[in-house]
Amino acid sequence: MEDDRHTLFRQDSDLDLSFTSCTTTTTTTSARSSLARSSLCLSFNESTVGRNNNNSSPTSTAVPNLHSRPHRKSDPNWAAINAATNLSSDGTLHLRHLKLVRLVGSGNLGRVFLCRLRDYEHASFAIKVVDNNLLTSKKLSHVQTEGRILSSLDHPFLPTLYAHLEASHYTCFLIDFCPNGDLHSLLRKQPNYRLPIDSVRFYAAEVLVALEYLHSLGIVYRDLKPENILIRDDGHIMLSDFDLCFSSDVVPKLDHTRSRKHRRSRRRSRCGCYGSYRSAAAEEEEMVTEFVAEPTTAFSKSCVGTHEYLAPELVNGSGHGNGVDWWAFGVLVYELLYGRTPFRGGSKESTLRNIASSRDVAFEEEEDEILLLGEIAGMEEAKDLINKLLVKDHRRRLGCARGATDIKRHPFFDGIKWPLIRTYSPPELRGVTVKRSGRAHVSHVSSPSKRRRWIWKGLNYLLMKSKGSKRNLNFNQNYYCYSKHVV
Ligand SMILES: Nc1ncnc2c1ncn2[C@@H]1O[C@H](COP(=O)(O)OP(=O)(O)OP(=O)(O)O)[C@@H](O)[C@H]1O
Repeated sequence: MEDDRHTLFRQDSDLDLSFTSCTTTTTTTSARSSLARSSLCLSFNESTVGRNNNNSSPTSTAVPNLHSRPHRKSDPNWAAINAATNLSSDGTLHLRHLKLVRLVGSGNLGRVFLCRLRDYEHASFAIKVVDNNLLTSKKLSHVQTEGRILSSLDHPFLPTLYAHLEASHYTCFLIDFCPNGDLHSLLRKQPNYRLPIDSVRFYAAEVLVALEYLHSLGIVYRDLKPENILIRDDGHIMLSDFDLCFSSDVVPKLDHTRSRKHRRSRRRSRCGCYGSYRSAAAEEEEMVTEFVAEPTTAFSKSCVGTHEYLAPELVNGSGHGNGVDWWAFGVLVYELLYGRTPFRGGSKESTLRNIASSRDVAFEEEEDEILLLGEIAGMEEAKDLINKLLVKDHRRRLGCARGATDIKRHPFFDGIKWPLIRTYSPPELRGVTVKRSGRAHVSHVSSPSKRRRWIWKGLNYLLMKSKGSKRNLNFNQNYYCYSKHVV
């Protein structure tokens, strides 16, 4: 991007997408690093289509009225989009309303740019631009899948599709811009490519909630990896890249299960020479009713994903379902903790052999010591979680039967108040600049020893909220409404 001006699109009346690379920007996005692992998609008889697409009339597909939903009403991005479309002669958003600022990344399907609305500079967006003429029919179907999935999402840890534009042979998706880059680049900036365990817990919990939402819509993601986890300006995550997803039916149900509950009882016991009261933990069983919406009947035979993250059933080609995401979730937690994936071999083939073999996941004890330098709290729980997720037989894998509901209960996530997850303050890590919005944050998801502090902050927040504190009503409106409905 040496030149001042670049022209991306063929010039016609609606395609004025020239942009200046010297436009002021203080953001620090890094394009995907060259070490990023690309997704694979095995298919046969691919052919390139659409070289001479004559459909040059630009169209803007109205995205389902997300902005009219109560929790979107005061979203500044929607306000800017609404203002721009209200002024547009035909009431829709066009490419001419957008000003490209700079390229932020590129992938298999297209390129992603930071862009702004011409008359509303304060609102930043990312636009994913796909040149349909360069794609095979298989990849074009992935673009369609991505558009379809994006238009169905409405979740704080997933992108909002502000507009889907078709212009000439380009398909463009206008989504949220994430200035902190992706988790893979972030890992590369940390000592030994590893995150402290509290940060692992924070990102894993947010990814889990995003996957839970996708699965409840019947969507199996199939491409979980740090490269596809972007960091928003507020430090929270946004899962991206939905071209490899597949959809299936899901039947939500209320599950009644027995759960062991720890009860602290106070009983008199002889303790030392003072015969004082002592608390004793007692366990009792209780019936709990839980909402479960997991696409357990999802089934696909195509082999897609990223080598190091492929589940054994994907490698074997025997057909797979929802379980591939829970396997990949285990690989992700491992990679964030250890700086490498658990089955990685010297080549892609040996990685696949390791995954398909009966070899269990291995943890190197000496690495634990180097790893946490005293921050051992939570490490045993993390390993146990990984062991339960990286079970080669998907029928016995944690999450496969009841989805995130079971994973959220694992001791690694003990103490997390799931409905409040959006208020936890993100970890302060090298390479992340978090925009503080005056929002009430709960100290980030921490190990049991540090947990008391954020529980108090959470309580404080609830108390202030119930008193109708103005300060709280001013923070990110997306969250306020989100939590208001969930809590
Ligand atoms: N919303 C966003 N905000 C900031 N950067 C983004 C955004 N979306 C994508 N990027 C950057 O652009 C890169 C490519 O985007 P994306 O993965 O969506 O493209 P793709 O063509 O689908 O790639 P893939 O090869 O993974 O299928 C990402 O790695 C990321 O660095």
